[in-house]
Amino acid sequence: MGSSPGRPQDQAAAVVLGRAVAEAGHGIVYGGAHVGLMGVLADAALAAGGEVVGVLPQNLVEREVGHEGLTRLELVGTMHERKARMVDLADAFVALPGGVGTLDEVVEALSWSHLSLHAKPVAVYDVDGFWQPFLDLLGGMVEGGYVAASARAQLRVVRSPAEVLELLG
Ligand SMILES: CC(C)=CCNc1ncnc2c1ncn2[C@@H]1O[C@H](COP(=O)(O)O)[C@@H](O)[C@H]1O
Repeated sequence: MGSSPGRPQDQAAAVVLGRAVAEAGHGIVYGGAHVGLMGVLADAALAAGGEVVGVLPQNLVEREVGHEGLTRLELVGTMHERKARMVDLADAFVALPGGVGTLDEVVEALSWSHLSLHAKPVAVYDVDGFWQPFLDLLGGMVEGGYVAASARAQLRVVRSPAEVLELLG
């Protein structure tokens, strides 16, 4: 999810999702910053009594974006280490709307799933059609023979907290 606040409807969705995940007793693993949509979701989960673990590279701590109210903040050396650690800690990956960093994270989670480097669910959380252009691109890749239909099917599209909780079984 974005390090920018994004659209009002995305912020509203992040609040509802963060609260619902916490109330269902699940923890959240995320990038560890207090800024943007990621901070909105972390705050909502914490306010509902949830466990929220952040994974943040040292250089971002120095730029004072670290969230100081988390259950745990893990510091790592690089962005690569951060993503690998988040993959280790998480049981499922859910991408809310965001920018290039968010796109990078969801594509890596999907690509690693295709390579059987993990077998955890990967989903985009579609708020008001935000992810449709990405889904269209993937559709074109399947039509072009670059992505197997079975691999495309590993990306789920969810639109509600209930669907996120279903991913977690
Ligand atoms: C000073 C400074 C660089 C500000 C804050 N910027 C950030 N702080 C924390 N995580 C970030 C930041 N920018 C990108 N990310 C990482 O990339 C993702 C979001 O990037 P984006 O906003 O979608 O592209 C987040 O999940 C996070 O893992």
